[in-house]
Amino acid sequence: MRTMSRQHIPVRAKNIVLIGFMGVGKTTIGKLVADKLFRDFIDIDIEIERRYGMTIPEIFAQHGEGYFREIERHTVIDICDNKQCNIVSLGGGAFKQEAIREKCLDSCLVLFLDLSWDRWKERMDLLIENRPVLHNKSVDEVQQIFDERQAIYAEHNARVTTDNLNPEEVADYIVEILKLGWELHEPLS
Ligand SMILES: Nc1ncnc2c1ncn2[C@@H]1O[C@H](COP(=O)(O)OP(=O)(O)O)[C@@H](O)[C@H]1O
Ligand SMILES: O=C(O)C1=C[C@@H](OP(=O)(O)O)[C@@H](O)[C@H](O)C1
Ligand SMILES: [Mg+2]
Repeated sequence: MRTMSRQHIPVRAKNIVLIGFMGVGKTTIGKLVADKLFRDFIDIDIEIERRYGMTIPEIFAQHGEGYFREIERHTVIDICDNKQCNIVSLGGGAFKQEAIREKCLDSCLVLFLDLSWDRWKERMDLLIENRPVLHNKSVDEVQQIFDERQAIYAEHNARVTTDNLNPEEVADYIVEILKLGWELHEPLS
């Protein structure tokens, strides 16, 4: 049960935050949604790489996962506190941190991009190189992480099933549900 009070931000001004497992399409789809809504796009991993001058694999290799999680937390909280109306794609592990979950759920609209394990597995070879969390893991070990991670994505404002949809179709669907939600909350006069 969350104890912090929700911030009063008009629903249309809230950042839209995309969560979900590595490789479900948060970065690809977030950019498309931002373009369709004429909003700015922030990918937290790209933002970290820009701010710290290193790639994500370099940060993991030189400083370890603990340091990455710390700067990930600072970056997400800073964006939530200082930006509005943006489309923000998180890294797949960000929601492991309670402080990130609390901040996003209090101040943003959180959309969970869901993909079944069977569809995800077909994409695995594409993903491994740039995702240190997947390095030196068997398929069974990755499936265990995939299963464990589902619990951290359970808190969200809306779930979007992406199986059998291409990124463009997922982005169109998200734009539709956002517009519907905005109209329901704040009808246009
Ligand atoms: N709906 C989709 N269908 C097929 N491939 C996709 C889809 N969404 C993303 N991809 C592909 O999966 C890979 C990972 O996408 P990415 O946006 O980086 O995911 P994430 O940010 O969630 O890790 C990319 O090669 C991307 O083109
Ligand atoms: O799930 C994770 O622990 C991670 C996901 C990655 O982002 P994507 O979900 O965009 O691949 C990136 O933040 C880092 O490699 C760690
Ligand atoms: Mg990404």
